[in-house]
Amino acid sequence: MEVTLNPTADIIYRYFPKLSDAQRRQFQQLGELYPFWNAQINVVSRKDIDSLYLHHVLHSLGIAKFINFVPHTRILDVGTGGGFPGIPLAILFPEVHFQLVDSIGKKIKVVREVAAAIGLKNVEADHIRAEQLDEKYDFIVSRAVTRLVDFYPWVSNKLLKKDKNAIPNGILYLKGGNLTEEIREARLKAEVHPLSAYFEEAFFETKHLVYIPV
Ligand SMILES: C[S@@+](CC[C@H](N)C(=O)[O-])C[C@H]1O[C@@H](n2cnc3c(N)ncnc32)[C@H](O)[C@@H]1O
Repeated sequence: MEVTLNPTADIIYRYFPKLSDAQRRQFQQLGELYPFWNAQINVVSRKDIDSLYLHHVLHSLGIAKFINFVPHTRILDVGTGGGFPGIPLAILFPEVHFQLVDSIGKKIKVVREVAAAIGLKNVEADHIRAEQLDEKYDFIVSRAVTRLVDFYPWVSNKLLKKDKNAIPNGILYLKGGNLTEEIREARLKAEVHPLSAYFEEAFFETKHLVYIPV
């Protein structure tokens, strides 16, 4: 299946101009790999695949506009699907370790194939439910998995490091919908950051990053 991507990877370079040649190559490769794999295993809505760079890659990188992950930190991506936001973030932060998990095995197959094809050494992908994890992470990232009231108990106290001397740890959740209501319902102390502050495309007008510090 031939897919013409619009916009192209250039939109990533516009907002992240300091990428190395290797990183640019990796972002470029996503534009062939995702349409190829998505035709076999649905990880991105089929009608959305031609907006891969804007709706999925750049959206995932909204987290990187908000926070700069320090080398050697450990990040967990819960419900990564085909690798969002984990894969774009792993390209951007090659010295940070990313564990990407999903409860559907065939989606994890796509993540592994894409990570291997672009030579990502800092990504581990596991077919496991979030509730079954028992390691500790500096940050948990996630996009569009479920309501915060359901999501938060899977991850909060159990999976996040609590080191008072370290940089603040927490959850970084890319989410649409009525966030005020969701945050109230989950009884969370959360900050909501509009992604339109970082990106000028109309797509981001309704997109937010929820930061829940621990
Ligand atoms: C709407 S998709 C979003 C996928 C990806 N984060 C993205 O933005 O493209 C939600 C994903 O969460 C996964 N998921 C749902 N509940 C989960 C759980 N308890 N543990 C791990 N993954 C889960 C689903 O299998 C699905 O792939």
